[in-house]
Amino acid sequence: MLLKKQTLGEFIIENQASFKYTSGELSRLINSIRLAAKVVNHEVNKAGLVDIIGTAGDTNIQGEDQQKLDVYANDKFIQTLTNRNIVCGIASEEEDDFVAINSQDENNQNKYVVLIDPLDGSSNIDVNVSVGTIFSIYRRVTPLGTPVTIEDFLQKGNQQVAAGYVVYGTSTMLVYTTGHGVNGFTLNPAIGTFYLSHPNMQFPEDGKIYSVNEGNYIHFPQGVKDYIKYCQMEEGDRPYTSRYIGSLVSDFHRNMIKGGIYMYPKHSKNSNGKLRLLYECNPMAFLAEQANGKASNGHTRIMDIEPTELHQRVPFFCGSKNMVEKVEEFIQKHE
Ligand SMILES: O=P(O)(O)OC[C@H]1O[C@](O)(COP(=O)(O)O)[C@@H](O)[C@@H]1O
Ligand SMILES: [Mg+2]
Ligand SMILES: [Mg+2]
Repeated sequence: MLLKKQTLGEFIIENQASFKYTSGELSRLINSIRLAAKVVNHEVNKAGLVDIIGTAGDTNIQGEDQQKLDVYANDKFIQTLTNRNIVCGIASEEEDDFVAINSQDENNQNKYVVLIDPLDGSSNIDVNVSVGTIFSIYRRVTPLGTPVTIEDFLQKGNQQVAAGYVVYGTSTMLVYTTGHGVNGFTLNPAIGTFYLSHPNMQFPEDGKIYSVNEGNYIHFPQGVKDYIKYCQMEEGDRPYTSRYIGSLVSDFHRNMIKGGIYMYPKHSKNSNGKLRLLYECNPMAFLAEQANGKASNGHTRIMDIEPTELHQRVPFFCGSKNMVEKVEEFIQKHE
């Protein structure tokens, strides 16, 4: 049965032709991400047994205490991509500034930059709740063989050539898009192979799940409060079910399969919310749209937002199309 399923490696080669700029470079890049994901997965699966849980003792540019697994995952992804000489630059949640990879070498013809959230859902690492990795890939905009600049990273989400995530949960899955739909691959840990288990993933247009940290409710804008009340009302197919794992990747993944909306609004303590535009919201927005879903900041399509800083945050509403449009309606009534 398993041997009938297509492996990720086979899928990448088979779909290489469908990619506009096909040169094999993007395929090699996704293969490198696959390898780094397996290395990190191996460590995540034995968190608690080895000295990989708890804080690493440093604070990242977000002002968050870095977890040991944040640092480990960051190192493994950067090392894997650097060693394979497959990108010209990397930006990460755990790095203050972007990392140029041999880009000053005029022979460096690598045309892609990668932006990553190496470990998403850090607050769940120590409590054995699923976490993830998020990645976003762009073609550089500055000339090949010249040093990458911030311009290469501050591109609108609608310029992404690929995006995806890995979820380290009850099973480990890699889910990604190159602009031709969204496909999910499950890792068979016994043989270390990802198999196509979820072809052509689609958000149901409507859902019955809402995911938001209601602990911040009193600080939310009135429109968001009204939408949460709307979700809880005994009317029609409501009330909806509240589900919040606290790992964006896992909440998104569940909502894509079952139908639902994930919300991280701005609130009086965080005027732009918490999530980072470049390596959390843009890649999830690309996946959502490729899976017939929607993603906005309550007003503007996430992928049309002009980035101004590497670590900027934006309010984020993402999931089943009709649910995102409904919350936008409530928000825009008040703003
Ligand atoms: O604890 P809060 O404020 O609800 O935030 C949870 C959100 O923050 C995040 O953990 C942020 O991501 P990181 O763990 O990568 O910093 C999301 O995965 C999650 O949805
Ligand atoms: Mg994150
Ligand atoms: Mg993170």
